[in-house]
Amino acid sequence: MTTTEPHPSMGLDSLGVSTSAGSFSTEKEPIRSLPVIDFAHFRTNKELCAQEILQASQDIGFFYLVNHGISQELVDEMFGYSTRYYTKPLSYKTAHIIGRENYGYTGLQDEKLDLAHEEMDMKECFNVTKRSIDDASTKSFTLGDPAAQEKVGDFFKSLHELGLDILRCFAIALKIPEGAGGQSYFDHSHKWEAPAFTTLRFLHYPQQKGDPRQPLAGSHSDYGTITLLFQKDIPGLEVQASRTHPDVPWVPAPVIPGAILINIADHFQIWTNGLVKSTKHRVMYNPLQETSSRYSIACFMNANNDIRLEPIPSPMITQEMRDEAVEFEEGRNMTAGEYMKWRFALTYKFDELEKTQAKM
Ligand SMILES: O=C(O)CCC(=O)C(=O)O
Ligand SMILES: [Fe+2]
Repeated sequence: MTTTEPHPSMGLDSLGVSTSAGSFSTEKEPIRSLPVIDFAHFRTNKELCAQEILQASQDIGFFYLVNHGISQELVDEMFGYSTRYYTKPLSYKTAHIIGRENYGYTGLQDEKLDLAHEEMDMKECFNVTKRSIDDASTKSFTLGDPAAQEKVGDFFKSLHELGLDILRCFAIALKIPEGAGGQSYFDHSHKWEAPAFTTLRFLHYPQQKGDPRQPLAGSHSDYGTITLLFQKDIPGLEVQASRTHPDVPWVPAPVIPGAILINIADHFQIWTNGLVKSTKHRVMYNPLQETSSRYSIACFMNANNDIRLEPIPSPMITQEMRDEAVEFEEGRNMTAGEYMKWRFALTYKFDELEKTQAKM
């Protein structure tokens, strides 16, 4: 495992972030950069790869993955579809506006990721879910090109497969007993065929004049199991190294060409009584956006809707940890699907979106 400083093409000034020293722990050095993990080890030394992934997830909950097997050509094609789609007028995009099932389009200022923040997010998004891959909304995203629509589906499935391999690493490192499924433990709770809010999201932060101190996507944790994120050209993503000390410095998550940024999300944090961290992150305005759009693609991997948020059977996850992690108790009574619906309802103004849809 190595760690990365921000990519040389982007100065810290242009990121608009503070890198001043500060620590969220008195015992540990402050984290100033995110680890990079070589996933080629998954084939040659699974145990090592699993340990690296767990360590990064315990420390900061974010890591870059290189040699992950997703072809760059395919990723570039996906960004190409996204760029093409976002040139369309608003009336084209709002024909498939997002609903409670979480697929379709959300416009600028439709979503607020940071509930404590006054402003709405300055991004627009298009979501594809497992059940919407073949439908009219995804057809509109690919501008009616059937080959492109199929490719989006294939890309989504290959990210799900990669996500399962990453979860197999967690199962190994967390020493899930053979009797409970061993390294395949998470396969059962993350079945491609099962109903779940697993989502492929194409994000666009349009060219705009902004303030480097203002987020374009507010501070939030992701809701599901893990997120796989592709960034392109323009930096801005930042990660907060501690969930318990809100005043620690933000760590930049620069664009590393060819790497996928992985992060732990809420369900996983709850299943492990907080052993792995669902870390807050945000996207800040970058001056490069005065002349260019920022694009990113996120795959939110979620558990099957009926999976409960109870601790997983690992000897490393103890009752004592559960007793300390009282803030997760609210989630414990929910299934993964219920938790997602609860978080979506807080994030979107569904009533207003439904009124817009009704007027169409
Ligand atoms: O656009 C990005 O780089 C990150 C977006 C994000 O964190 C999210 O949609 O949950
Ligand atoms: Fe996020």
